[in-house]
Amino acid sequence: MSSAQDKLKQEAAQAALKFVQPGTVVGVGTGSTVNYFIDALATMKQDIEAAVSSSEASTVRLKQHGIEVIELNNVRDLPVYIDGADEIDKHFHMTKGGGGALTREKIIAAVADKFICIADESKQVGRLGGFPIPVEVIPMARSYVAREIVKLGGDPEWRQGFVTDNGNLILDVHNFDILDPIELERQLNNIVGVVTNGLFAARNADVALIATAQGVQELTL
Ligand SMILES: O=C[C@H](O)[C@H](O)[C@H](O)COP(=O)(O)O
Repeated sequence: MSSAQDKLKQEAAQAALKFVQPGTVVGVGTGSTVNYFIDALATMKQDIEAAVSSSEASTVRLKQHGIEVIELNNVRDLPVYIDGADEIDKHFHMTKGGGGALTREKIIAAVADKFICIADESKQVGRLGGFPIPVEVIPMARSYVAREIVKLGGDPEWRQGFVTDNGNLILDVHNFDILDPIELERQLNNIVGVVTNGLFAARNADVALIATAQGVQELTL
């Protein structure tokens, strides 16, 4: 354990196990907090049918634990999706995609009945936007999309040297004044060449498990 924050991430991840329904497929997110969840899920791998994964990195970790990973296209019922966040507000709107996995995460979140967000308390914010908003972009559209984002009031920065699992690029957008996350999510997705963006507002979380020094808070809207 490298830090107090890691300990909190691990506690939030452990608390998510109670939302895993035996005999079902589990949706698994991406990131350092989810890595702890995958490790915890391994303790009950005999009880679940399989997992669907939001990234190549999570798939590798799941398989290392002997957890079967199946294609989302073969899944009809997905009771829960468990994932971290870079920021979460009081409406459970989130910014995600610090690790670049936003698109696959958003697809699985759309399929799942319940989104369980696991995070340490540092991720709670009054208003989204302190963490830059990642935007996944088709490579040939990078400059055009960047110019359109400037018109919306953001400062895009190309995450150079990074390619998503889908073969695309990321623009991290700084300095958005986010009054209406659902509207900004929609506006960004309307730019031609954008695959999706890291605002998870139209589809927010259903439950937030926030780890604090005093224990894990289970919050619902
Ligand atoms: O692309 C990455 C994901 O959206 C992560 O869930 C997010 O960045 C939070 O990651 P971490 O748990 O490492 O802070």
